[in-house]
Amino acid sequence: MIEKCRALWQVLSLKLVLLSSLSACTTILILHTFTMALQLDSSNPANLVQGAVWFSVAFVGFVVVQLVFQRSVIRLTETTIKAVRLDILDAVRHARLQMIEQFGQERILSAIAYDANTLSQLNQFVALSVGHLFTVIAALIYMFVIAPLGALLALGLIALAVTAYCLRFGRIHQGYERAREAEDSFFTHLHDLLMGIREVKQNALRNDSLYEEHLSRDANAVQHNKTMAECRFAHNQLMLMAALYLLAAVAVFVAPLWFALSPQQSISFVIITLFMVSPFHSSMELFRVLSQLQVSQHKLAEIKQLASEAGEQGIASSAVSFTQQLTLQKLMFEYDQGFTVGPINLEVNPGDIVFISGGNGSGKTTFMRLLSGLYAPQSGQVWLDNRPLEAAQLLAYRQLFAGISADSVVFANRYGQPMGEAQVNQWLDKLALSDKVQFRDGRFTNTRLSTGQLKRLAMVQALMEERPILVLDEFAANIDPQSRQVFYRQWLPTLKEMGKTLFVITHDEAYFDCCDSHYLMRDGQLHPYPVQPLSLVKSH
Ligand SMILES: Nc1ncnc2c1ncn2[C@@H]1O[C@H](COP(=O)(O)OP(=O)(O)OP(=O)(O)O)[C@@H](O)[C@H]1O
Repeated sequence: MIEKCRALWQVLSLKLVLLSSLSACTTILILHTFTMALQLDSSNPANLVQGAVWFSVAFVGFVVVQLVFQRSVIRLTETTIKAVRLDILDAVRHARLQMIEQFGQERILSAIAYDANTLSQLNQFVALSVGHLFTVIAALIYMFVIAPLGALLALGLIALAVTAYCLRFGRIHQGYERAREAEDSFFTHLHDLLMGIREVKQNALRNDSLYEEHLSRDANAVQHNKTMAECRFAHNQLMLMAALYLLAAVAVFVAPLWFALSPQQSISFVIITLFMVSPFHSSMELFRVLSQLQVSQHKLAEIKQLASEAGEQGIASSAVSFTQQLTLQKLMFEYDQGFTVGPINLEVNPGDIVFISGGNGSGKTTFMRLLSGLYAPQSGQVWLDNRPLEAAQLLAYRQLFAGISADSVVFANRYGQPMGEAQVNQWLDKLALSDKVQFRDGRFTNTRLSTGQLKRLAMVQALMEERPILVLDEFAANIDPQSRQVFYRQWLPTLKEMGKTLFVITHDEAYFDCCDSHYLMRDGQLHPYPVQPLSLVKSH
């Protein structure tokens, strides 16, 4: 219950609570004008005028308060969804790469697509239900004034019904929790379907298994658990409404036998009781809504924690310079699963071309991520121009690098990259892409290209970043022999002439002569590799 109150407090504002109470007061005032009018002598016009004036005041107050209340609720709903989405995305962009890899894209997607929506819609319900709860409380107080004995009876019955409600509620909450877990699993398989759509379409067995054994199973689990929870909830609601109707029946059919209520009291009591049915029904929605809120808040809290525990400190614009030397000293990184890269010792000068070779799984990509600051080292030291790099400078250090890997994404949008439009188009021309794609209004006009063309476009994108160091992870794989030769014999020397420092993962023995230094990665350790000086590189 404490958890539920906390969840409630997180989504309600003082303004909404005040508006809910005001709304309840105006509603009760309207009720009061009716019950009073029924008890006064209706043949006296003065009574009717007085009653009508009170009703008008209460009615105008009700309409004004409702208008403000509804607007506030709508604003709260829309503000919440925006804030929750942006909060998640901000947490994700600041979390460490390794944490995001472990957490999984699909869980992030389900939080944005499901929990943020749920939370915002439920906020609206919570605000409305709290408004109705206030109305019920005000009606009960009013009932105590009009017919204290009947009010006591009503309170007893309501207490009984609410207790029974709470006792059954554990199962309902469990249903929502299970449905949410199934939703996570559904998003995992949806992610597989969308990311691997070619592999899925290619293979009928995989296609059927993914759909029938996983996606359908998850969808069924969501449906089953939600239906179960909603049905139990609907039974509870029915129980409550039945209790209130029984109460009215007692007032009409039983109380007169005991002379417990006068006829006027009976009429007022029945009016108030029937009036309470709808707000009471709606206020009990709070239980259901809070239960779902808790489940979604819990999921969102996991993502927020991801960022707070593993959030990156530092300012991207803080100054780090690489004009003389980049030195890695005993740099180490280890995955939780146990693979270790390092200790790495390396010295590189601006304009160097460094080749890295090595077998599959030897740690080349991991090393490149460590080198370019995407992974934070667990120990060791990076030196830039003979100055030690501090942990808070990691983000700024990362801005020295631009990278291309096998799974690089080429964005159509420039997303803040500084290079001017004319220069980007010159690069497209130099890389023989200008007949396929141009750069206009901050966007590439086309990104639907062949694998080799996309690689060249990825190179343009990396150059647009205007970074001093380029990290190329098997760039020359999947490109034709002629383009490969152009890459090694023309592009690399050109980039070197431009002052770029290049780290290139390569298996192309025919071009092993195109570098200043060459290393072999084996079991996470970097070893020198025999290498020829760049002066011997033939130019074509
Ligand atoms: N995100 C990760 N989490 C945990 N372990 C990982 C992760 N990425 C890679 N590894 C492990 O680290 C080891 C080195 O992988 P890495 O990708 O660095 O090798 P590689 O030399 O680039 O291989 P390849 O030539 O096949 O691309 C592998 O054993 C792999 O299982």
